[in-house]
Amino acid sequence: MSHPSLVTQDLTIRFGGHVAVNAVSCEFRPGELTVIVGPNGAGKTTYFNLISGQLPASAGKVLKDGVDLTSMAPSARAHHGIGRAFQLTNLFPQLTVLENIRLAVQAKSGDGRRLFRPAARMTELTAKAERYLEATRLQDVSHVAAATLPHGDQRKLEVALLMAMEPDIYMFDEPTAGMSLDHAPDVLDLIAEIKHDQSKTVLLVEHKMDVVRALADRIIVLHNGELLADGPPDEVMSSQIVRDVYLGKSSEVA
Ligand SMILES: Nc1ncnc2c1ncn2[C@@H]1O[C@H](COP(=O)(O)OP(=O)(O)OP(=O)(O)O)[C@@H](O)[C@H]1O
Repeated sequence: MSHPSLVTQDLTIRFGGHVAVNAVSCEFRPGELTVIVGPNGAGKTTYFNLISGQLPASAGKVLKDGVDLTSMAPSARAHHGIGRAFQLTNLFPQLTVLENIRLAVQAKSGDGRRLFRPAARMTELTAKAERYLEATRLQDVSHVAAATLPHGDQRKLEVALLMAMEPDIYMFDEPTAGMSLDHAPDVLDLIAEIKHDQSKTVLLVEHKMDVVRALADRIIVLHNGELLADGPPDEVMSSQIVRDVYLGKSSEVA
């Protein structure tokens, strides 16, 4: 078994007297897609926020390849390979899809974000950007302004920008939320492709059980901020304790 790329150790956050994430210890490995499930308010998004740095931990640690990220800002964590889809505040709405991806490629390559570069360098960056454009099946809208994209394509652009950052850890929080049925499979295919890259670790928060079944190598269940179960999908979803937590929603997990 490969070494864990991401580890949370007793990760905890308290909001006043409320413990939203309570001493969650978990290891995540390259080549593995873990889906985080749990009822509303279980602490899933908060756990993500603690990993990506949007929220400071009250206790515990976040380690990436053994490096302690716990006190780092989100941007520093991104530099260490933590990639979260919604971190993409770097979108330029008036620029085209291709220009946005190229700027993300430039930013990653250390070239900064200036639009104008020597021609040869531009060609190289554009070629790379076009690869992400193709990977995310956005070729048809490559010259469309990002702001005017339909919702489904915007979500794909988020994935393209995330890929351009070349993170080791991909974090998706309900990636198909609000998407039409015809767009959702594209995004799920993309996530499946990322997971097939054995060097990447994928974490996914998801409510839709068909998505969970299609993608999960492993499921962890959070409940009241605590890690309730962790294991292979069939084992976790058929366990009595998980069924009890979802009581009243048993058809979803069945
Ligand atoms: N900034 C905050 N201040 C106070 N309480 C918070 C804050 N963020 C989250 N919480 C609380 O922490 C708990 C966990 O919330 P969280 O959003 O992580 O749950 P979730 O499992 O992602 O739920 P959902 O599936 O509904 O998105 C909730 O009780 C929520 O009200």
